[in-house]
Amino acid sequence: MSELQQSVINALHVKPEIDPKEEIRLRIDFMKEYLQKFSFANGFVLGISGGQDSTLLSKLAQLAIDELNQEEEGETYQFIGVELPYGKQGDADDVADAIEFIQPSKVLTVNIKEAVDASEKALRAGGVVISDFLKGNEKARERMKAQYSIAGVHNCFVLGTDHAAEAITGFFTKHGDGACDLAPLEGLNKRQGKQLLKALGCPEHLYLKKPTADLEDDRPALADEEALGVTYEEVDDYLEGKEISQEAREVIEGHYIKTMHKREPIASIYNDWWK
Ligand SMILES: Nc1ncnc2c1ncn2[C@@H]1O[C@H](COP(=O)(O)OP(=O)(O)OC[C@H]2O[C@@H]([n+]3cccc(C(=O)O)c3)[C@H](O)[C@@H]2O)[C@@H](O)[C@H]1O
Ligand SMILES: Nc1ncnc2c1ncn2[C@@H]1O[C@H](COP(=O)(O)OP(=O)(O)OP(=O)(O)O)[C@@H](O)[C@H]1O
Ligand SMILES: [Mg+2]
Repeated sequence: MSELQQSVINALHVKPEIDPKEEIRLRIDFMKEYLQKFSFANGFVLGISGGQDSTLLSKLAQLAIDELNQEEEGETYQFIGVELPYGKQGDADDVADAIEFIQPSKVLTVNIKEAVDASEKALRAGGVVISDFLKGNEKARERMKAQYSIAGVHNCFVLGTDHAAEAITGFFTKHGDGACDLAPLEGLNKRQGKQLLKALGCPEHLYLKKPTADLEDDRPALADEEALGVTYEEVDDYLEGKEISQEAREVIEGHYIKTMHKREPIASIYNDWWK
């Protein structure tokens, strides 16, 4: 293994093998402990997209909430799952199936289309025309805004689904889906996330479907693997310290280096990661 591969694995805390039950417990306990430490807060908020990551984290969050309510013999704590479609969502059936599996304390729906379109229009009026790609980032940031407003109203924390297979390529919108209060999935790669969902009894189609950011109007449900130019199998192997093709390694390491600014503290005169 190269020095870079080893340092990436260390930085992202990936284990070559996991015990799914142990990982589930570790992450539920983290969320419970955090809520108990900051006792003004009484729950979590997360967007439910119908994809693998939000299904996993929402389920873990709901289990944490259920345990806390049971232990304290009350109904103080809640998990708020949020449907955040842009107009009509292509995989709305998967969102419904995910909600059925998660059984959130509360489900809210905020359609982000009007806000995103208004933002695009206001920029245009100011002489700034954004591409469809940049509009995709606006969708991710609008979802972040909605989740923080909901968290503010309900005294909750915003969860983030960032995990090692996403962090390594920086495949998230800075201050969009990358913004959160807690990131309980850190350290897991994509196939380990699947293992956890399987252990939790999740319907297979929710974790076997192709991961997609689904942010672009012109390329709906574009597969992450197509956008990244590398497969999650390759990314996961790399993160587990395995040998992969030279071509895939170069793509992954290229993304990693280019997106360093998304994983490090904001550049200032008091840090030097950027030098
Ligand atoms: N070296 C540097 N130091 C400090 N800041 C730097 C920088 N390079 C760029 N930047 C800043 O970062 C900005 C670019 O970053 P950002 O705005 O995030 O945008 P960018 O990384 O260009 O795009 C986000 C990517 O993440 C994907 N994504 C987004 C959301 C969700 C998901 C998903 O899987 O669900 C995937 C999306 O499809 C797209 O490929 C630049 O405009 C600049 O402001
Ligand atoms: N349409 C949506 N409705 C609600 N939340 C969304 C939506 N799209 C994205 N999100 C939020 O943004 C996060 C990042 O999206 P991402 O695509 O990485 O994860 P995912 O959809 O849960 O899983 P997958 O990677 O398998 O597609 C999601 O976990 C979810 O919390
Ligand atoms: Mg998705």
